[in-house]
Amino acid sequence: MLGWFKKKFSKNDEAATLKEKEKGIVSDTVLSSPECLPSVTEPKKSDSATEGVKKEEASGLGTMFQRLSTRLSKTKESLVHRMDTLFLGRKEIDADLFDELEEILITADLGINTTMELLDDARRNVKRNALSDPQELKIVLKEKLRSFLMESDQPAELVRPESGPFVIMVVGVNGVGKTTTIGKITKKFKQAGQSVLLVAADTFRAAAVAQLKIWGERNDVTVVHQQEGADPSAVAFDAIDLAVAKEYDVVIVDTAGRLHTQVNLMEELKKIKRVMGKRLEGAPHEILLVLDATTGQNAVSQAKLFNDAVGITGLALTKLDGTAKGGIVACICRELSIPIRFIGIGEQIDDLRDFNPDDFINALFGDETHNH
Ligand SMILES: Nc1nc2c(ncn2[C@@H]2O[C@H](COP(=O)(O)OP(=O)(O)OP(=O)(O)O)[C@@H](O)[C@H]2O)c(=O)[nH]1
Repeated sequence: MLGWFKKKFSKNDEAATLKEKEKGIVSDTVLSSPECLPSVTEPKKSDSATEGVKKEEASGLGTMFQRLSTRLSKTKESLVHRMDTLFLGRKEIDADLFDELEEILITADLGINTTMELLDDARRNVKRNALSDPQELKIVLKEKLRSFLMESDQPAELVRPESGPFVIMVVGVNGVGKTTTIGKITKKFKQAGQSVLLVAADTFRAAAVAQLKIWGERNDVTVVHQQEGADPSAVAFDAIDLAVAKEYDVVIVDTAGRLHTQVNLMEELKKIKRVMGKRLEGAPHEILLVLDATTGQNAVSQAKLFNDAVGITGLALTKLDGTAKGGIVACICRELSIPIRFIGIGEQIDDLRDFNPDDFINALFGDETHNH
């Protein structure tokens, strides 16, 4: 389990607020050169982002578990409800049943390899235990899926550096939800009493900076940015300077998702990583890849690509609320040895969960009894 916010970063809210106040307005003294001035945007507050969740709570879908379950309904439909329909009225487990199961699992985007392993394991289990009731088969499949998810549920190993801020570099292709995820993570850190500095290292598109500023305002945190076309590594370097000088707890760096070519993009990300490491030993402490669950198997290819280039330490899987392809979670856990830190289950600020295999499986299979 992740536990960034509970274990490593938990701090008294009041003390953190005081620290933020002491920092005051960020001064220009740390700026490196006048023609390349990083700007800092101090936020205005907005609470509209939590309205969706409040409405949901008011409508009786209140608990965290119920909300997760509701948001996963498309995958539930494509995977679990289809399985239920298949098993309904069947008296025995035969080859036909396995064929139909295979189609269901592949449609829910578990991928060929994961599907085959799951079914092979189920066949062995049926034989070994002489299972005949399709309902027993459902339990076998559910537990094997859970074991896939548990495999990648490694400890986060995110220990605060001895000194200086904890630096997270966020990467991923355009539109996967990087900026939104940064906004949601920022809220979690703030709630844990941490001061956060956001860094707009996507200087390729002015809109990207504007969007990060909006999330900065929502969270009442400072955003460092420079003019369009500035060197992203320089932005990141200066931001770390600022964070060290002002004793920020956490720095979150937003990067570009698209450049002229893929090679350019990967080279730029490598440079940002290298430059930050030069300024602060050990930084970035986390390279978080954001993946869009609605892209299914494509997400796995993206993960391999980014991992080869910069070495990914954690994943955030977004838009699980909008897809029937949630089986991709099992595929990712089985095929990549990179832990899923977060899942995104909506567009609002509170729609990000620490990834918990048990919660995920229980929400999908509609089993509340195992929960909390
Ligand atoms: N339904 C849903 N939508 C999401 C989720 N996360 C992000 N989005 C939406 O996805 C869209 C793209 O999100 P961004 O945060 O702009 O993505 P990005 O990767 O920063 O994109 P660029 O800035 O274009 O590189 C927005 O409309 C978000 O509201 C999620 O978990 N669920």
